[in-house]
Amino acid sequence: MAQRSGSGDRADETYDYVIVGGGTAGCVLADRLTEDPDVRVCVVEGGPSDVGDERVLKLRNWINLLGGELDYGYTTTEQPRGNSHILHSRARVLGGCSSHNTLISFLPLPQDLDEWVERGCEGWGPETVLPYRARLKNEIAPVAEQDRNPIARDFVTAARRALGVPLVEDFNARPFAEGVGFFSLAYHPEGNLRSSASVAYLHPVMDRPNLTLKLETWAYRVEADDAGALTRVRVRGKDGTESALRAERELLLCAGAVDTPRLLMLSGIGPADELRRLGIEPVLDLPGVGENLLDHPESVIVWETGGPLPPQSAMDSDAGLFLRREAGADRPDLMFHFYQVPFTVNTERLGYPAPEHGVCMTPNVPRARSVGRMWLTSADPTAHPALDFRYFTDPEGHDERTIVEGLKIAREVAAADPLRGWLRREVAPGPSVVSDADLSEYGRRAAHTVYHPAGTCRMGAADDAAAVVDPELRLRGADGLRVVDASVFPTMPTINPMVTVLLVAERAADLLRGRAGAVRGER
Ligand SMILES: Cc1cc2nc3c(=O)[nH]c(=O)nc-3n(C[C@H](O)[C@H](O)[C@H](O)COP(=O)(O)OP(=O)(O)OC[C@H]3O[C@@H](n4cnc5c(N)ncnc54)[C@H](O)[C@@H]3O)c2cc1C
Repeated sequence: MAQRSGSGDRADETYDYVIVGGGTAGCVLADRLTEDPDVRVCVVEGGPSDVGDERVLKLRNWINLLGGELDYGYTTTEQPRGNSHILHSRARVLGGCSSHNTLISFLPLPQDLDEWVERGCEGWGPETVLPYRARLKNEIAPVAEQDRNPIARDFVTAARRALGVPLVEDFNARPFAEGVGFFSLAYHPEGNLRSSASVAYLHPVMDRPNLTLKLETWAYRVEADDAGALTRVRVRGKDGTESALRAERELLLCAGAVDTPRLLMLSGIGPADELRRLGIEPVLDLPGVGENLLDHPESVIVWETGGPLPPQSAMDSDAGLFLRREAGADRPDLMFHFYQVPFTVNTERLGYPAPEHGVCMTPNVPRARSVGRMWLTSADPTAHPALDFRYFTDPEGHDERTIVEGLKIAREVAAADPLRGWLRREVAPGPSVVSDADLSEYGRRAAHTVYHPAGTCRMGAADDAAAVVDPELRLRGADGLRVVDASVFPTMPTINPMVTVLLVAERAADLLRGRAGAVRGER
């Protein structure tokens, strides 16, 4: 379906839309835009297909993908107040991180979206965004009964008893300020199969003649077309062949919160002085590119269990807890995942033993106040960018305090029946670590990510010079290019962000098609 343009734009392959990144957002756009048979779409995806790949499609295998051949494996810069050894996994496969992740699926809380509007993102309020849930093609439901491990059920009961929080049967039924229960997941319990963005959106439509998928193809530079619009992209195929693709309508960057700003900066779009210092000729001075690096930091507390645990599981971290420490607050400010396996990658490095059988809780900062940034280390497109999350550096100490209080609250839950009966001993940090200072030191050194980087091409009002895209997701100061992925988040939603990315992509598809808003009940 592609055409070769014979004009001044050299022999580019042309499409109506070129999507860079066949990940979470990219799969949604590819499906929605090719619903119109007259619209030609090309998806450039750095990784291979997930079709038939059991390693990817089996949800419970997620942990074995970390650090493997389907992981770009980014690292962080030195984190003086945190953990400098975190591996920031980012998926290199069709479906992107929705093919790699644990598929915990939360709608954003209305207040999270109100905050986006307060930050100048007109049109992104809850009344506009949340109705798009009816459009989502992923199968999303609370963890199936047959996958509920008895120890996770007992964690839920113990948290209710110890903390007086309500049981939540379905976290997506209504907004919540606190509660404990099994998560909702995007999966098919029979067979433990993913309902990722690629499975739900792309697999059913891969044979559309107006859809071209270029797999294992890497986009390394965005360029202007003859009219000056940023609609060309240079790509390198698996065999090293280089070519240029051009979008006759728009180029859509969906490469994720690390790779979208990276590609922009490699193309001369970003903080001009910094780019110049690396020998990259600035094309557009956008100081906000790579700023506002957000994440959900968390720590971990590990217990050894009396023996092996029963086998029931969807993906080994199936239940969780939300708390508001501030009385009357309308959103949680502390979250926990309960792992029914010992997640000891960070504690082992600190010298703690790894129990053969164990569980852990991971106190998590839902709206961290420490904000980081990322930048290029070289003009070489293969060099990894520097990611500086600046973990635990907020001047009020909010993030650090959340972890300290979280570790104490985790112990309260562990001491409550019926969870208590399963646990033999606390392995990390161990019962002797009790003072706030010691808990902080341990909690920050053992801290981890839940792999939620966002915000690095943040959306903002048209007159917000630090914003990268406007509320229609168009790159500031240029024509022809939009960003649609987690990098446009102005602030981090309280909850795990994948569904928010899907909703952003659904709304972006409507913006591109000139439609006003979601139709309730439509799929
Ligand atoms: C291990 C892990 C667990 C997680 N667990 C959860 C969870 O349970 N729930 C939740 O809500 N969130 C979770 N997340 C986060 C969530 O998955 C992401 O926030 C979300 O999927 C990001 O979507 P995206 O579209 O922004 O980027 P991605 O889904 O990462 O898509 C980017 C795509 O672009 C491709 N790409 C990048 N650069 C280029 C290039 N230059 N050329 C061509 N292709 C390129 C990549 O290969 C990738 O396919 C997790 C993430 C990870 C890694």
